[in-house]
Amino acid sequence: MAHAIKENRMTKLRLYSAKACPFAHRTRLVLQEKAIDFELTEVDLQNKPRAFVDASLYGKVPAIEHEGHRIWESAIINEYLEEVFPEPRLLPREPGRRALARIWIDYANTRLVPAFTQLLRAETRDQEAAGRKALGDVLAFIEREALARSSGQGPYWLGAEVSLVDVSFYPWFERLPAVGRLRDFSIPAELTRLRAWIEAVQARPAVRAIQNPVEFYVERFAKFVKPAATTAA
Ligand SMILES: N[C@@H](CCC(=O)N[C@@H](CS)C(=O)NCC(=O)O)C(=O)O
Repeated sequence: MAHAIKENRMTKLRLYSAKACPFAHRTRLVLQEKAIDFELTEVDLQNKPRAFVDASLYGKVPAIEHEGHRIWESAIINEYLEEVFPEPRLLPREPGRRALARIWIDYANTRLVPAFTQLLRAETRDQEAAGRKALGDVLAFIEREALARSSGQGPYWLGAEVSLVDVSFYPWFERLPAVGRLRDFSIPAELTRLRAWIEAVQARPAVRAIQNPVEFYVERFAKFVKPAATTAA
């Protein structure tokens, strides 16, 4: 069901974002899922505007301004949006399940993102192999410990309902085919639940509305990804 645009707040929320940034993508997805009206400032990260530097203490996207608050860090922004715009709900009601959701969001930040970056930024063949192994291990862990356990309860990370967990992981999976092309990596065929999860998330109108094609990411990554040299540096 489409949700009415919520404009009853005094000032429109402002989002500082960058199209290629997976962290900003997380917040775009929450705004989309909750149909929150907002003004978008697309930030050139090589030439950051003053208003953005004032809004984000770390100088990183995403950052938001809302009702006199300046908030940065994607996971924190998303929880703020969940509290201020509670419908539709993106965190479970029950405290134990909410804790589990936060554990997985932390896993995305502390395990998936570093493994993904390790592979993307590899400079030697050895580093590339280590990156492939690290990312493969993370994906196998997700299949085994998250998706296999909620399987049968629904297509999403926590089961029947889409949540901040799906939103926190998905941006890296939208970019994975591009990394695959540049780094010869693909999701192993036996990770069937992971593949089904990606399909389920990608079928959501909120996700499709702001999806970028694989070529967009290949072009962006190719600017800084160096082909791995044959021998270790
Ligand atoms: N932990 C941050 C990471 C945000 C982040 O790394 N953003 C990058 C773009 S993807 C950025 O703004 N980099 C600019 C810079 O570091 O100068 C979050 O979750 O929001």
